[in-house]
Amino acid sequence: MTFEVDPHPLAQLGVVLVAAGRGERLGAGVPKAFVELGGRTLVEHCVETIVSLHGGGHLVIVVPEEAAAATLELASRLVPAGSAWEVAVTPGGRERHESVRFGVAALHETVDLVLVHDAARPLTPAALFERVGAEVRRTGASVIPALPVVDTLKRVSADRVVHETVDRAPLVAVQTPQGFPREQLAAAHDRLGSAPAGSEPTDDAEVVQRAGGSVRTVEGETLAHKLTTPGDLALLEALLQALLAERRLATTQPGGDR
Ligand SMILES: Nc1ccn([C@@H]2O[C@H](COP(=O)(O)OP(=O)(O)OP(=O)(O)O)[C@@H](O)[C@H]2O)c(=O)n1
Ligand SMILES: C[C@](O)(CO)[C@H](O)COP(=O)(O)O
Repeated sequence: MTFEVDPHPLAQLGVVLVAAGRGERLGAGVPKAFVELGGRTLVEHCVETIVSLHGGGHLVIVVPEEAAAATLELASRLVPAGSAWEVAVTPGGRERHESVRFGVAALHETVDLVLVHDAARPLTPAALFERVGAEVRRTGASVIPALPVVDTLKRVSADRVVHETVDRAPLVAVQTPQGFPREQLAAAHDRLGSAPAGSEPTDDAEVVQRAGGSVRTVEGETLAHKLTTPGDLALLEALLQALLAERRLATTQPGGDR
């Protein structure tokens, strides 16, 4: 009899949920992670999904300092009784990469696999967290979700004149959660330090690549759409209504989840 040995036995899951941004492009008057979608904040949507992941883990939510106490209370209420999830909250930094670094530092020492997720992607399904985590475990590499680019791409100048069409075949749009062996992610963020203004990395895959690491992709999800501008809010509301209708239908079907 032969046994398959997992070459990368990353066992202890940690999730860093970054929610400390100001949401300037949305302009809602409150930090974006605390905007409501269908009566619940973006942070609540994300926490609910994360604490539903099998096996449990350590969730660190990174928020503006003044929101820390309220967020911890809110999030703790969402952890089901008897769950193997533990929740903590830590203050964020001025840039996203700083918030991630603080979040990773706040994870329990035993955590060896980290998923970094934007609170700004509130409808991201649990299946995407599982897919990214499974690929990190399978390969021992850093893994990000990606979707093909569907629009024709043009390079334009500041005065809006089109210069050329860009080949989209090798391009993808990337999402979160992004998954990493903890050592690789922490070392890459330590090496980055405070990037000079204007050259800040916009995702963690770039932080890892700047440190010389390689990154793989898995299929992303339309539902992982990011709330960036007011138009995204309308789109996410519509997606949420469609999801809720689908769930209602599933519970009323014969043999459905009653
Ligand atoms: N200093 C920062 C900046 C961003 N984020 C988080 O990173 C995610 C993605 O960032 P983005 O969509 O750019 O959010 P904001 O920075 O809030 O938006 P804006 O750039 O429009 O101000 C969000 O969940 C945001 O809360 C963070 O934790 N800390
Ligand atoms: C991390 C991210 O969501 C991946 O697409 C994205 O890079 C965040 O970028 P933003 O410009 O800070 O919104």
